Amino acid sequence: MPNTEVNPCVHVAVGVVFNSQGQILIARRHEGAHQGGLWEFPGGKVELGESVCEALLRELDEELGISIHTDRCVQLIEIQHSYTDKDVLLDVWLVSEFTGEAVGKEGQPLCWVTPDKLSEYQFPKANEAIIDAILNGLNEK
Ligand SMILES: Nc1nc2c([nH]c(=O)n2[C@H]2C[C@H](O)[C@@H](COP(=O)(O)OP(=O)(O)OP(=O)(O)O)O2)c(=O)[nH]1
Ligand SMILES: [Mg+2]
Repeated sequence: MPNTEVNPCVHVAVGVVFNSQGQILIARRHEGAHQGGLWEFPGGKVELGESVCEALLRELDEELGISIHTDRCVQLIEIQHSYTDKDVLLDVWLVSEFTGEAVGKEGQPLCWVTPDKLSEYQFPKANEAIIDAILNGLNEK
């Protein structure tokens, strides 16, 4: 019988955080998590009653201990992707102003990388479109 079940789509607020040297922050997902062991742009699920920017502000504080201004974030791209076990809507925002020093508050390894080096890291499949959008945006400048 064909599988007609539809996975619920998880709305995720994702931050592409730049520092003053033009590097981007990536974090490694915990082994046991969905898409575990791969690198990601920090962020997490939008909770009930939150706007995506409110979720981003909360997640970047919880995961990294940095503060952002929601009115200074610029949307980069929205990506809908179906993994075999989960559908996600990645709502991706550019963050180039923040206060605090990013640390892996959940024990996750962090790395600041220049955009041209992003392709050297392994990301979930849905991230290919995010990386393309980052590189295209920089080329247009
Ligand atoms: N944060 C983030 N999630 C991503 C990326 N690419 C990608 O496919 N995902 C997927 C993996 C997960 O299924 C989902 C995000 O969930 P999450 O684990 O970050 O959510 P969360 O921070 O709220 O974590 P938790 O409280 O549920 O543990 O989106 C990415 O670059 N960043
Ligand atoms: Mg997360």
